[in-house]
Amino acid sequence: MTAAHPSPGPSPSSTREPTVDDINQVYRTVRQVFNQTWRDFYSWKPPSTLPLADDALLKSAGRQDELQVQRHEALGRKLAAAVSNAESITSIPTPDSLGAHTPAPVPPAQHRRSSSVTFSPRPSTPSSTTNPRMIFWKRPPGKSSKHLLPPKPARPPPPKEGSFTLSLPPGVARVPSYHFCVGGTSSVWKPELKAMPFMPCFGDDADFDELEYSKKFGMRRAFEEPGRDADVEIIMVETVRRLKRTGLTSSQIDLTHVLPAKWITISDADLTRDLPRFPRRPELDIETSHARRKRKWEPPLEVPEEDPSPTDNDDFNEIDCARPGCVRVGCTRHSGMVGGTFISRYADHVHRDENPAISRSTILSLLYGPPCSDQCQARNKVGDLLALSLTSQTWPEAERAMLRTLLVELKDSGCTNLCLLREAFPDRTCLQVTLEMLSIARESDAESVNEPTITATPDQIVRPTLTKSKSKSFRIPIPSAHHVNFVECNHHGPCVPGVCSCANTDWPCGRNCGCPPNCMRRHQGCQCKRVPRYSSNGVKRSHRVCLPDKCPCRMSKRECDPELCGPCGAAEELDIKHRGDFEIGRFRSNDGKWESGVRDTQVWVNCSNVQLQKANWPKTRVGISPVAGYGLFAAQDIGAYVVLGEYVGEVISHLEGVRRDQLNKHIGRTYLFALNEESEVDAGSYGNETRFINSGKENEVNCGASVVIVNNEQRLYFQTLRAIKKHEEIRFDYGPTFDENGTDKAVAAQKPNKKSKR
Ligand SMILES: C[S@@+](CC[C@H](N)C(=O)[O-])C[C@H]1O[C@@H](n2cnc3c(N)ncnc32)[C@H](O)[C@@H]1O
Repeated sequence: MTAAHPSPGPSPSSTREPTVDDINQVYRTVRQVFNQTWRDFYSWKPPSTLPLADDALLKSAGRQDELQVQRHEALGRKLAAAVSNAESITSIPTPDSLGAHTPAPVPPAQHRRSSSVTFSPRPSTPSSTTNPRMIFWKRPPGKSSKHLLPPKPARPPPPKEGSFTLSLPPGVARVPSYHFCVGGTSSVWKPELKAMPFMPCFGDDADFDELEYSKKFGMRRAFEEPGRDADVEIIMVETVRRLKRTGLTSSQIDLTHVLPAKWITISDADLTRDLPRFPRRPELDIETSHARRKRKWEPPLEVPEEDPSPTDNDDFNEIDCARPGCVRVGCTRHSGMVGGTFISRYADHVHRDENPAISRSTILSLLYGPPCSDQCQARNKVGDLLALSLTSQTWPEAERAMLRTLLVELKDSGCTNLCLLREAFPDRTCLQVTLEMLSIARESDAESVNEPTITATPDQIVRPTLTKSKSKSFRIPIPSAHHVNFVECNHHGPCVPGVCSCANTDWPCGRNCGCPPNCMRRHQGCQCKRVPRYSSNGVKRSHRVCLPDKCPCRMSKRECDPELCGPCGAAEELDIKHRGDFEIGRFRSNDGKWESGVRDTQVWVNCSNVQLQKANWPKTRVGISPVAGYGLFAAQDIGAYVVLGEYVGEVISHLEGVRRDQLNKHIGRTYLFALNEESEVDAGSYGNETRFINSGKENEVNCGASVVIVNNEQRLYFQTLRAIKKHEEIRFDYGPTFDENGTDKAVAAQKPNKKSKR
């Protein structure tokens, strides 16, 4: 990792005017150093990957393992001793008794983020508690513990009952916290208005249109996103440090416009103290390399919050709103009074909660009113309307123009009540107005109503068919798991292909779509029934509810919707009412003591098709992997076909994924996961522990990945393919396109496993 040594720029003390050559020379220097620093940054790898990255280092791998094991055993003994010492102290000293200026104990942290965590003995901790911060890893196969471990010193005496014990199995290694990845429990939608946020590698890519890029970002060669990005800042600070060594001044550097605009703030305002150091050259000797990276912990600096511009605010709301199915009041993306979305979702919900006796259909009729007349469009089926519109007589041009204007106004006001249109045409029926509207849409007046035209012929019209018995069992074919994104529809008139974004892509309308709640294309949920957990004679039943071959939701690879699938107990299983409550119960009136209540799940067998919404995963740990870098390990025995977790990250377009791949080549690792034909999930800077699952082939594979639809949104999840033992590394097949250099993204299995318990 050597820094470039370009020729220095013109001397700042020089009095002559800089020539064009001088300016070009400065530009070349800044650019060269910036690119070199960028490369240096990403050529760094965590020490654990060294044995795999370089054959010459393979020999030292055993010794590194040994050292790590020794360090952790020593740490374990130290902690155990500290705990037993703490136990012998009868009164715990208070800060006051220690003096006002006694600092709080600070642990020997490896990284500033974890530095603020203090370890304190917890006297009430039950025995045999393992340190939750400890992370385990599995030995490379074929190496016995005798081979790796140094002779063990005599074991300390068994701890007294009730004391805090650290059970450190052989081969324990603490993994440093993984920097620069924001933890998340759900995927976030990344706004891409400002795609290409940071592109210092422009020189590497011959196809890259540098001028076009620069124009887009105010002639800056590197653009930055709002907010602080540690990687970018570390690289900028190091670049400036290297450039200043060549004799360039700040203003000369800035004139080149090569660095992101923010560099001056970062570099001059001493925000650098907050940043982790620019990584040094990796050392063979793990001890010295660790020692070098140690630095004194200081509390982070206060960074003043910037006033967000209106655009940033919009972006924030987009990011904040992770789900298309969001139900947060005030969310600009979902709750907006657009197209009746708000009314359909909340009013229905509130009515049901407050007046359980009123049925859903009664509420809908209250909200949207009965058909306006005998000749109301609402009396017709969607398919019939479209068919009729193809043969209906065209209106005179003046009336058509007026209807067009009204359609635009109706759309802008967010109203979906088509019957209102009739008021403007007293001589027409509601049905005639709707048919003319469909005819206008078909005849490509897309500009005025801002909608695509209808291209379907009568033969192509999709007529959703209701089964004779109940409208609830009506199902619309759903896309395969690898289809396009779902876009909530919001348009005039019925949901038909050409007008409705859902109908265009075969998705059923969701409960947050702008169409009326009685839309025939709307997903209806299932009618499976939950069962009591115990039979009348007290014997435990072993039923499962919403089985793979019976539940319509499950058969269409959807999770049950607690608002739509009434009787299956999805809402009860998710315990929506009591979410966040520690325990159900009450204070007894006679003695005021807390009495635990009975949870619904103890009495009923509820829906088993809400796993991603429930997010109750088996225990796993991140650890150093013999495969590559870090990996994910089972922290308990896990059965076969158990859902392990959801792959979360930024949901980005395929094109943005291609761009990020360019950068991943420099890092040597990728966290991109194809979600469907249009989108990818990138866990590079936002994700959870599933991003550490390494690839495997054939026998190495013990889990698979699939896509499930939750509230009309595709989500990725992992499921075990066989039973997995504690400490075993979790691995799945990234697919044929993955090469071991890690420059291609993973793809979820095309076909869901038949035996799947989902
Ligand atoms: C999703 S990450 C997995 C976690 C990664 N090992 C880490 O330390 O962050 C995917 C990257 O891990 C590495 N990787 C995963 N499986 C691998 C394998 N079987 N062989 C070599 N590298 C692998 C590649 O660099 C790949 O781009």
